[in-house]
Amino acid sequence: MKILVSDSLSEEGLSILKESGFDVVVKTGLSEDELVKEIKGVDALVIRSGTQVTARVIEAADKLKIIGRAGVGVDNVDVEAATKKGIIVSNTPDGNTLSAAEHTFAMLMSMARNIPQACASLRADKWERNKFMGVELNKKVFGVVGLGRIGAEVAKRAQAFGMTILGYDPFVSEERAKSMGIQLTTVEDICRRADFITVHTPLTKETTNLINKNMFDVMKKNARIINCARGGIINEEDLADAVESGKIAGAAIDVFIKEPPTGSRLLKSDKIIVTPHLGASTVEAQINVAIDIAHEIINVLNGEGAKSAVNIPSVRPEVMAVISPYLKLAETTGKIAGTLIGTGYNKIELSYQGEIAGKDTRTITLAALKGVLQTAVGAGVNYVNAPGLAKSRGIDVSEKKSESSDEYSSVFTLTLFGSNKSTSVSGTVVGNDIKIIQIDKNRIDVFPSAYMIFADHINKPNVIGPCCQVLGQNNINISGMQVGHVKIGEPTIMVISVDSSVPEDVLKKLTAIDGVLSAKIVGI
Ligand SMILES: NC(=O)C1=CN([C@@H]2O[C@H](COP(=O)(O)OP(=O)(O)OC[C@H]3O[C@@H](n4cnc5c(N)ncnc54)[C@H](O)[C@@H]3O)[C@@H](O)[C@H]2O)C=CC1
Ligand SMILES: O=C(O)C(=O)COP(=O)(O)O
Repeated sequence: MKILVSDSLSEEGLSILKESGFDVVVKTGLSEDELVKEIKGVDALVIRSGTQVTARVIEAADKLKIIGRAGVGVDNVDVEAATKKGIIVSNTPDGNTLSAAEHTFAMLMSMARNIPQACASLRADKWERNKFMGVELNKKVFGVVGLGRIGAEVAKRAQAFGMTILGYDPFVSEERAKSMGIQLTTVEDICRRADFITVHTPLTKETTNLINKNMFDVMKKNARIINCARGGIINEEDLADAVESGKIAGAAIDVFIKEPPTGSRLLKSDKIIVTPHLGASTVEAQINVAIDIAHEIINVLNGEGAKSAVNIPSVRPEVMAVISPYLKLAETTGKIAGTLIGTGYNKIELSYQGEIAGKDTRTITLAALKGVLQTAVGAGVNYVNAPGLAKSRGIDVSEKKSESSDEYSSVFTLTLFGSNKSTSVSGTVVGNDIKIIQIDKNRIDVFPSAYMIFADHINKPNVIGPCCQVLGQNNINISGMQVGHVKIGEPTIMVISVDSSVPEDVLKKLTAIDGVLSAKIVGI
């Protein structure tokens, strides 16, 4: 398999990739057109912020399974297009947190004490001590917008400098903010009250232009603002206007809408200090993110789960150990139900009963959707694109949970509903094995095998024998058989485990047997 690394990556990560035995190609500085060509035949793409993975690139990808971002922000990846195509997008959420927080702090202090400007002045043989009068951080109000990993580390450091912290993050509770010593408020209130403001959100629709003219209009004259998150969170033109007109005192900017920001007004003001996207550029952070992404890529290419995907739920290893057999169960029940009902269903209902109801079932739900949809769409369905495929087909997905279960400690039931039909398959986990325990009203007891024939039939003499005969005549070995328990003359289901797939003409011969109503093959 082939891995393309299209931005610079630490040797520590590269060597892990190379040692894995995959074919590793490093090509940096590719244009979109060049990447569109290069992406053909690539199984994994490793990037930083320099590569734009556009919808065109994703469309051109024919084998791509994972886009690995050695860093945090994935705003340079069309995640929606990747998700639709079933491509995992993973990042390395922790590796550069401290470096980005430290760089923010370096920018804060450099700006407060005019260090870059004073350095340039002295180098130009000037001695301008009065020109570079600074301000202290002590007792100042610091507004932190975005209280995730980096925002929290920045706030912690600012507290040590005697600053009062105001924070805004719609996903952080009052309680959590309080435990961090941060007073939660609105962005506007931060802009009104803060002496220093810093943003640490991802760039999203909601955060684009979060700090704009209206916000600059309410800021103090001595306010100073930092962006070490993403270009575009602070509107660049409004910022340039605010600084140039003296509405605010200064800015420190590490990231730009267009990088490099050739010709940007932000590079022209003496009151704005700038760095070329250096937040994560430390030896330590680059080693961390390169190693993290290398392991993620290798795991995914080896068919193991993604640990830090941004487009599928991430599950902690200890939780994965518990739910792992349920993934197999959910996918298998999905395949069986999808095969039995065929087409014409518009609702998938998943029922978790017993202990499993108390676990993180998000990935189990994805496995179930994958199983059902594979029977309709084919092998291209995976955890990443299954929810989108269900939605685009108008299939409603619902879940029921109940922590009580009568017979088994946990039971998983998948039901497909059409306008005038439904099919329901239940199963459980025994040790690490999965067992199908019910199909519609028929109680059975089947440990799934690689191939299973599901035959609806009437419970009467001379049905099972002829079925075995047809299979034997066609050289298909039977490894097990189960029949639903009903009264003679009533319809039920027969599950025949076989060692190989069963061709369509053999299924037709089975269906032709008197008493057999249908015969379908499910491959697990
Ligand atoms: N300059 C650089 O080299 C680096 C920049 N970054 C940037 O910093 C960003 C933050 O990184 P982390 O703290 O690691 O991510 P994180 O995911 O831990 O934190 C982001 C926080 O933003 C919050 N948030 C989301 N939408 C928001 C909104 N509308 N308003 C306010 N808060 C909102 C989230 O709730 C979360 O708490 C990244 O997305 C990346 O763009 C990250 C690393 C290095
Ligand atoms: O991790 C992030 O989000 C960053 O912005 C770091 O970018 P980089 O990997 O240095 O191009």
